[in-house]
Amino acid sequence: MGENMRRVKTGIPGMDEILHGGIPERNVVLLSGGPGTGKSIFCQQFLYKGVVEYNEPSVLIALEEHPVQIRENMKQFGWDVRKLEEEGKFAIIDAFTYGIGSAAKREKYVVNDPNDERELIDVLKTAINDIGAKRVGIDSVTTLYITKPMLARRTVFLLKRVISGLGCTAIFTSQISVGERGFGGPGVEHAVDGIIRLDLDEVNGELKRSLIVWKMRGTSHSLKRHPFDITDEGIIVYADKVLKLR
Ligand SMILES: Nc1ncnc2c1ncn2[C@@H]1O[C@H](COP(=O)(O)OP(=O)(O)OP(=O)(O)O)[C@@H](O)[C@H]1O
Repeated sequence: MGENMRRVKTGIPGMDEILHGGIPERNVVLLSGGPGTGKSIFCQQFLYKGVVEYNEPSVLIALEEHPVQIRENMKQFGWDVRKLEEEGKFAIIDAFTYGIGSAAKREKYVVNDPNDERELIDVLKTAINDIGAKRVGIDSVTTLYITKPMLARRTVFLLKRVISGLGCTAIFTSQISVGERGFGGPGVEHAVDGIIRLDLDEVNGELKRSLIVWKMRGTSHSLKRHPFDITDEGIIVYADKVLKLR
C-alpha cells in the first residue's frame, strides 16, 4: 500500500525527500518543539504553499496569536494570505480573541469559546466545506488541552476523525519545554499519524536548528537528524546533511 498512497507535498524545500515523497494523504502530523524552534512558520508554510503551489485550499486554526498578527508575520516571508482569503482559498479560524475587540469583529470565522469542542468542530467543518480545504493547521493543539491533560487524547482523536474524514491532511503544532524529551504527552503521541520534532541546540557556542521525523504512518522516511534554516523565504531543510548532537 505505502507506495501507492497519495502524498501531500509539504512545500518546504528538502522536507518531501526526507518523507520519501511527502505526507501520506489524511495523516495528522504532530509538529513538536520547544519555544522558537519554528513550529508556527513550518505550519504556515505548509498551508500557504499548499494553496499557491499545489492548489490545495487550507484552513489555519489560530489559538496562540491574533489573526491580524499571523497575517503580518506571514507577510514577512512574502506570504500574502489576505489575497488568498479574498479568493476563498485560505481561511483563518480565530480561536484566539474570543470575539473580543474591533479587529475580531472583522474575522469571518470565530470560535467564541475554544474550550467548547462542539463550537470549534462546527466552525472548522464550515470553513473546510466553504473553501474545499485539503489542508488544516492547528497552532497550537496544546492550547486546547493544557488545562485538562486527561482530555488530550480524546480531543486529538475527535479532531483527527473530523479532519481526516473530510479528506484533509493536517499539522498540529505541539509545545514542549526546553530540554523536554517526548512530543507532547503519551495519549497524543500515539493518537497522531506522524510526529516531526523541531529542535534548537547549542553547538560550539551557537544555536543550531534541526529536525527529525519520529514516525509517519504509511511511508518509510529518513531516520536522520537534518539541519534546517529559517530564511526570509521560509524554512529550508537540508535533506543531504546530518546534524550530530553528541
Ligand atoms: N525572517 C526570519 N528570518 C530568520 N529567522 C526568523 C525570521 N522570522 C522569525 N525567525 C525565527 O523564527 C523564530 C520563531 O519561529 P516560530 O514562531 O515558528 O516558533 P515556534 O516554534 O512557533 O515558537 P513558540 O512555541 O514559542 O510560539 C524566531 O525566534 C526567529 O529565530
